[in-house]
Amino acid sequence: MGVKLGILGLGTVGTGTVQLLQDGIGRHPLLQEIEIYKVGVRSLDKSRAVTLPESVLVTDLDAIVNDPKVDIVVEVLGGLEPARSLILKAIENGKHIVTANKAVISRFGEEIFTSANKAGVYVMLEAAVGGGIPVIQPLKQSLSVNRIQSVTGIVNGTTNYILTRMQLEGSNFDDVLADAQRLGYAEADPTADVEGLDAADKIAILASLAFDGRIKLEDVYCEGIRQVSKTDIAYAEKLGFVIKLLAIAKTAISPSANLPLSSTPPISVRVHPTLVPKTHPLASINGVNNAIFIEGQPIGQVMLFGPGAGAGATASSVSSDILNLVASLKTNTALPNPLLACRHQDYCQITPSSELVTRFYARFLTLDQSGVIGKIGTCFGDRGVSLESVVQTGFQGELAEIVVVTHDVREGDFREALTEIHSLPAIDSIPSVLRVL
Ligand SMILES: NC(=O)C1=CN([C@@H]2O[C@H](COP(=O)(O)OP(=O)(O)OC[C@H]3O[C@@H](n4cnc5c(N)ncnc54)[C@H](OP(=O)(O)O)[C@@H]3O)[C@@H](O)[C@H]2O)C=CC1
Ligand SMILES: N[C@@H](CC=O)C(=O)O
Ligand code: NA
Repeated sequence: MGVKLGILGLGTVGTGTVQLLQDGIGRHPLLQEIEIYKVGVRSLDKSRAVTLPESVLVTDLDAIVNDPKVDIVVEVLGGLEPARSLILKAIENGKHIVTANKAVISRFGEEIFTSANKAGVYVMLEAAVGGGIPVIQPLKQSLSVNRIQSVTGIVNGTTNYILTRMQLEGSNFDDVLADAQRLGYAEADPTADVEGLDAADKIAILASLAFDGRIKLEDVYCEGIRQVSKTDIAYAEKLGFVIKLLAIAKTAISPSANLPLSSTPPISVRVHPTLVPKTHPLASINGVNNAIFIEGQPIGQVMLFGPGAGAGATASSVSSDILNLVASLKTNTALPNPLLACRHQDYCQITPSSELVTRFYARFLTLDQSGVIGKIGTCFGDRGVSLESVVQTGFQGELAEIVVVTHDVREGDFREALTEIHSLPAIDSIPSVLRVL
């Protein structure tokens, strides 16, 4: 008998998934075991890119998650509600879940995984991070014997697409965002993409898998790309960098440190526009592509790269999760597979942002007076902030423009120096402060 799917949502990802499942030739034979039993949508009147029997397309989503015939619920609605309640109801009814919804998982993961473990079902989420890139399964399985030191990702296709076009074409932010929406990369409300919130959801999920504990979303430091200007993109270029929105989860502890077995090291989890040296593998990830650069012991460095959004790519991840569940159902193992189930109990310990150690880039507009560079240098020097380069590159009207790149510094020391610099009479403004990888 076929495994019955109840798919919630037939938008970009739902449509891509149905198309893939309906076109099984040349793909894994287990796909033949799947029946698209019900698909829930908001409106029956919309024209659809896929053909489904009339009885399959419905608007009563509760009926799908309560239907005893449904084996697997595939949630590709997006948003928090009704997605969360439908997932919980489906779990309570003993159904396995496949979801692409990072927003729900990063906020309600504890509630969802606790009830899934209680009900003996799996919650699969490969599509939630990195779109088509396999990254959840590698962290849960192939890399799980490593002690992870850092996960650094370009995990939002929309912002990477925008930054790439701003850099390569000097395009305007709003025009490029409209293109990303038209191409189906951006969320229904693109604020989550642009403000870094989508990337924050994703790095919370990756950090949780890499560092083996739960993450509170409010512990993820988050800055979006709205303040990234063409001027900074051009300065970064001259200094040998490109600007990317990076999502970073990192421990300061050496992977070879002998930690007590029970303890997980404190980590920082953050999302911010970052100057990436052009020589770093992440610098060459352009357009809607995503990449996740992982450092661990003993493996060293691994980078997973591919399309981070879009119908087909995301459908690939959703369908592979479905296939994993079909395989599980077909082999009928009574015990939960520990490599598929969530086993987190505790929350990760988070390093306060003032204690972070990173490099910074800052741009100052100053009065055109002699000695200004020296005064800026003194403020940094007094706080032990060592500078890698200081350049006065030009003028904006009457004001001189000075750009500084630091060595690795404690963020708290850097911020204190900036406050003092800001109060100097020769300083007009500090239009941008960005971190450097
Ligand atoms: N787009 C992408 O590239 C990627 C998206 N994701 C995630 O996948 C999920 C789905 O995204 P996407 O496909 O882009 O979203 P869309 O907005 O394209 O599609 C949403 C679908 O859900 C249906 N829907 C939404 N709310 C309701 C409701 N209350 N009742 C009934 N039906 C509802 C809509 O119905 P109707 O068609 O009738 O309007 C639509 O079919 C999101 O969690 C997103 O973050 C993850 C990776 C990549
Ligand atoms: N809006 C997201 C879609 C995938 O998660 C993105 O742009 O990456
Ligand atoms: Na993925």
